[in-house]
Amino acid sequence: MFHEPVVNRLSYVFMVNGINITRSFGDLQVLKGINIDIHAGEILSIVGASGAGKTTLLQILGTLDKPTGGSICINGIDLSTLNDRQLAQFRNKHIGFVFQFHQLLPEFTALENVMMPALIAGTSRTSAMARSNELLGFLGLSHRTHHKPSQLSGGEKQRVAVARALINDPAVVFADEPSGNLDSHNQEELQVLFRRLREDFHQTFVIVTHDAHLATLSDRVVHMRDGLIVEG
Ligand SMILES: Nc1ncnc2c1ncn2[C@@H]1O[C@H](COP(=O)(O)OP(=O)(O)OP(=O)(O)O)[C@@H](O)[C@H]1O
Repeated sequence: MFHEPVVNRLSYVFMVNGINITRSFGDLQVLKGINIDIHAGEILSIVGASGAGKTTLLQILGTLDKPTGGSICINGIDLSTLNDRQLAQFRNKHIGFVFQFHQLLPEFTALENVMMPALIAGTSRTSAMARSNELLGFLGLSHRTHHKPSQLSGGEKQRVAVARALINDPAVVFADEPSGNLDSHNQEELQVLFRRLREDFHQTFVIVTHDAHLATLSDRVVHMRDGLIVEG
């Protein structure tokens, strides 16, 4: 089981706390010293021109990539103190992801896709199924639980991906262009959904988006340019 080794008390004020994050790929410095604090229950959007470093930052904050320099605390845990196995456990338990392309497993039903991270975290099958059904119901998908991704619409698939991201009650959900592949009706639904989840469950979201409307519905918008936060 994952034991939380180092707790940074100061960072409890923030759900996510990044200090002077840098990331280079060879000679290319993509992140040039990012300082970012994200509060519990906040919906934060990250916007900026293509190539500004938004996805790179999201991947690093989400523990999918490691920074070249700087430090990150999530939910009071300093990520640099975790080895790879602990990091993977931490990610599964405390972080949810929603991507532009939902990345559901095609051979499993909606219900099974949502249950998966809970089963990996060691939750019993009965509890995982109960919670998955509850979430799918909350997202208006009770009638689609036994469908496979290929039998679902784009908006439904994305809502299943949101349910999967929420199954372990994560500290924070990172979403990379979550509405990028949806039509305007489903984009609107997703925006409403994020706000409901924030209001009903105090869920924290960090969203990279080109969708100006989604950004304006956030509590805060952070603008990136050329590897730096220039506003927000
Ligand atoms: N693995 C990598 N190796 C080399 N360069 C990379 C790698 N990942 C990203 N980059 C470069 O880092 C820069 C920032 O990329 P990133 O995907 O973070 O930008 P972005 O702001 O999310 O852009 P977009 O809005 O187009 O998705 C780009 O110049 C990109 O080519």
